Amino acid sequence: MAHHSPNPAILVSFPNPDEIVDSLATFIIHAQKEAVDKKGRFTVALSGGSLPKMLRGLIGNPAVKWDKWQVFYADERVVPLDHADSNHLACTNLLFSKVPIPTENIHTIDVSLLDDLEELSDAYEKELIREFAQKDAARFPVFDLILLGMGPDGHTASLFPGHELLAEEDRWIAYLEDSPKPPPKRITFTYPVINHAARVVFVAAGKEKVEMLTQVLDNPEAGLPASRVKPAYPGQLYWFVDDAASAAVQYPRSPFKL
Ligand SMILES: O=C1O[C@H](COP(=O)(O)O)[C@@H](O)[C@H](O)[C@H]1O
Repeated sequence: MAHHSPNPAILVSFPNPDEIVDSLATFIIHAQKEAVDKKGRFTVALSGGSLPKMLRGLIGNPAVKWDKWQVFYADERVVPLDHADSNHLACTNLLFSKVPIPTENIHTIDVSLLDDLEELSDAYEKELIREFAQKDAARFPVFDLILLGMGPDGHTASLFPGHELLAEEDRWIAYLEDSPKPPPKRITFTYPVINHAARVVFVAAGKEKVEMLTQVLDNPEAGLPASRVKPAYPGQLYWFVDDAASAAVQYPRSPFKL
């Protein structure tokens, strides 16, 4: 069997965050159309932090088929769903409360299990298995799209520099109780899940990201968590950033295209 190395990342730098928002919406709708035409559903994973507000270009857009979306969280903080730290709350406030998505299409953590991280992460893994395993019969789920952010320390989802979870090869969902960024208790997609997706998009904007973005793209050998995102062929990784974040980056930029 021919062995393909991962496709190189495509870096697109936009003049400002509003232009990221518009192109990201166009990109997501294109990915949705391709997935829905092929299999009648669109599986997408979202992040918290600065990502949810970058999805505002989807609001009011008639091309979005919300009833076809199956939404998971690439990571989630182990807190009640109405807690200020919840990634689901951020996505709800900034997106889901403003669009007609059926609530059963949004896969949240089971809040009856907040006191038992192992059970909670197993239950979330089962939630993914229900969506993917029978239909795709694959070892790992193949998300149509995973949207990620990059923290100022180079973390992504809840995969932090130097953490033992960076080496996880088996589980789909892992938990941690020692996140260096509060809150400490979280669950996260593992690399095998992220790196089996059809498309992964990092979204990063602002001059606060410039050093870390330069490090992650120009010095991937350092092995920061965001540099370890390398979707297996034929998957494709994209970076949608603004010129403030990419100001010092040497990695070649590409024009935005679908
Ligand atoms: O803690 C988290 O941080 C990352 C990055 O956040 P950002 O505000 O720097 O974009 C985020 O992607 C992740 O979902 C979240 O739990």
